[in-house]
Amino acid sequence: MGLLALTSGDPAGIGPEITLKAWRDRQALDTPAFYILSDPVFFETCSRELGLHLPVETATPLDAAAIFHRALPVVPLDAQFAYAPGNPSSQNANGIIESIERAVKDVNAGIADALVTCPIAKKPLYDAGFKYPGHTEFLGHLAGGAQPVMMLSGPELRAVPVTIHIPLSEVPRALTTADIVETTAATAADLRDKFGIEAPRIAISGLNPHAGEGGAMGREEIEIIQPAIDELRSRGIDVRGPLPADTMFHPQARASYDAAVCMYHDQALIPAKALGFDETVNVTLGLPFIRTSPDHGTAFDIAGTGIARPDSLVAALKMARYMADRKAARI
Ligand SMILES: NC(=O)c1ccc[n+]([C@@H]2O[C@H](COP(=O)([O-])OP(=O)(O)OC[C@H]3O[C@@H](n4cnc5c(N)ncnc54)[C@H](O)[C@@H]3O)[C@@H](O)[C@H]2O)c1
Ligand SMILES: N[C@H](C(=O)O)[C@H](O)COP(=O)(O)O
Repeated sequence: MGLLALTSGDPAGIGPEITLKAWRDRQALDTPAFYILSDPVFFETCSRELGLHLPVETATPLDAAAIFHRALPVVPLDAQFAYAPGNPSSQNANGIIESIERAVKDVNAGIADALVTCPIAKKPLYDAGFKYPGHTEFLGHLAGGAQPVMMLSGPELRAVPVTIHIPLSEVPRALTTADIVETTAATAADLRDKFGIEAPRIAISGLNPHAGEGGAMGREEIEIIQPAIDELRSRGIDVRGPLPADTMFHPQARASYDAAVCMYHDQALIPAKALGFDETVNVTLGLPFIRTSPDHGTAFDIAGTGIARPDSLVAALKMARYMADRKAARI
């Protein structure tokens, strides 16, 4: 059994702090064993400056398992990071990207069982020429062009946006029947394979108020979403919709489905984060490997203050471990 490979994320965010705390509280929180791909000297500085004073050891992916019980195993990158909490810089972009690429290589080589990512901020990466909207699309590229699907998964709700990191004004033009079908089919397949839900029930939202109210408030439901639902049903997938988004997230409605497929980022992520900010995990479906992440971002506003909570990262590590164990049991 390999460990989980954790990426550095943006070193100016709360990633280092929640990583140290996930390791510090490993017994109380039952944190699965992991190594982080980062800069060991930087991590020693973080540990000291945050007042945590935790042991950090330079590791390889292969000896990390023997180190994890006594110190945080840090597998060094070529890149080094300076300690500057709350001050993101495009100078860190190479190291942030190297960490993701190396972790994917470790997973593909069977050295690590799954990939867990610490949060990145998009803007400093874009400023350095990074061409992908976020991890999700970059991982699709690293997986050889797989069509990745973002799912926010918490105890109360699993929610999937069809369109992801695009301006809201572009959503109606970007939304296609084919993308709704592909996203929903990938969600149904991974709910079966990775989450063990035999016959997943999927609720599909509308785009417009009241799901368009029969065309009176927009025609996307009639022209784009309903044809996708018809196609999904013809494939034997249990789907319902288009549902008005304002009434599909209350407790009774949530009890009737296993995942909600939504038309745009905030339609899915607002209910997911509102219902469980500390427990919800961002998991990428449709990839040939397992990837999870905390649901929150870099939180530059609190970086370096010592108040960041590691809960969502620990939930992401646990979910990755659960999925990797299921996969291993099937092989
Ligand atoms: N997985 C990812 O890589 C990921 C996810 C979401 C956002 N982001 C990126 O993060 C950056 C900042 O995004 P944002 O400000 O919208 O969201 P955010 O999640 O970073 O912060 C939102 C609020 O929640 C607080 N918060 C977040 N995580 C916390 C934690 N673990 N403990 C205590 N408080 C916490 C923050 O202090 C802030 O007030 C953006 O650049 C965004 O693109 C990355
Ligand atoms: N939209 C995601 C969220 O708010 O949780 C986040 O930006 C992460 O996306 P990637 O995993 O694609 O970087």
